[in-house]
Amino acid sequence: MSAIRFDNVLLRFPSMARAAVDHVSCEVESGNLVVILGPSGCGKTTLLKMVNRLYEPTAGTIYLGDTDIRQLPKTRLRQQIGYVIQQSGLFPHMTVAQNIAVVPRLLGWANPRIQARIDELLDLVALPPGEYRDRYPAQLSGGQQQRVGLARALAGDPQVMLMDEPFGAIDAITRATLQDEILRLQRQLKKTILFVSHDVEEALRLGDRILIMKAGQIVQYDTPFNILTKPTNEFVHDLVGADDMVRQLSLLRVSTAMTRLPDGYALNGHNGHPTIAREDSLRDALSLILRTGAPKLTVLEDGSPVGTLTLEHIRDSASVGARG
Ligand SMILES: Nc1ncnc2c1ncn2[C@@H]1O[C@H](COP(=O)(O)OP(=O)(O)OP(=O)(O)O)[C@@H](O)[C@H]1O
Repeated sequence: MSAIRFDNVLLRFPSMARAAVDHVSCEVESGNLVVILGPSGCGKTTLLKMVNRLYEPTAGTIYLGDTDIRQLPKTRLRQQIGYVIQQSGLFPHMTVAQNIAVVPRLLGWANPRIQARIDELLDLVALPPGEYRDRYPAQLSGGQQQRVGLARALAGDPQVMLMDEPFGAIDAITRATLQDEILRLQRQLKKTILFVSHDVEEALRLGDRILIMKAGQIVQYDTPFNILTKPTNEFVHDLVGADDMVRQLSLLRVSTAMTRLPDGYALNGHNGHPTIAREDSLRDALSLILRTGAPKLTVLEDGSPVGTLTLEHIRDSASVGARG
């Protein structure tokens, strides 16, 4: 079932000649992380801000589950949606703990529950509570501030998260670490996430699906695998650099190309095949196959076999998108 649905959504700012978001229709499945990708000014942030009603569409309807979001009071809607923005948006005069407690307090939770939640969330985002609880935002690095911003957005346990270039102002190394954390958290929490980015590699790495926009419209909405291997037009092809095979392999996760094992299917001792994690890249998989000479890899998720991967899988994914 879809968690968020855009039905013919249009937003025209009075000062603009064209619509900022132009007849967008799409569905985001529950538990999926969808990256909204596209050049500056294409309408990514505007689309996101309509979901928590920071902007109202000029026409069209947005549904959260089955509910038209206009039927929900804004405060209640926003309590159901976590929101993370680029500069963390933490309240500077509040400690880390107080920042995280904002939504639970609004929800009227009892104090012991709030305190336990703060510790739980700080552990979740890998900031030991003993060390970080009582610090002020100015006493944190940019990456740590984003982690607290994420913890704060998760505090009321919303099913939907909106993330607007959350790692945009973070250096490349910390950014990669935070991306890993998001993938880990997402495996654990299975939220529905809309994630704005203008970074192609981030989108390919994080997205279950990628929604590519240009001038307010959707150009392609598909899995990273299909975006790279079957770009709908030149714009998408050039945006994602679909010609570069080695790059493709290093950006695509094993899970995008593997054959899934049927549910409940037990592999006996991995059948002797070398193993690889589903989050690893196809490039890692290729080097493992070449190094070991194995015909097949067993793909693991949290230590359990979930799929198999062969050279053919990798060859298919690398060759479809390349032209000439
Ligand atoms: N409050 C506003 N009033 C008028 N025009 C706006 C407003 N907000 C955004 N726009 C315009 O709408 C268009 C889409 O803006 P938006 O911020 O959604 O783009 P974006 O894809 O998120 O860009 P970026 O990657 O640069 O953040 C732009 O042309 C922008 O100038």
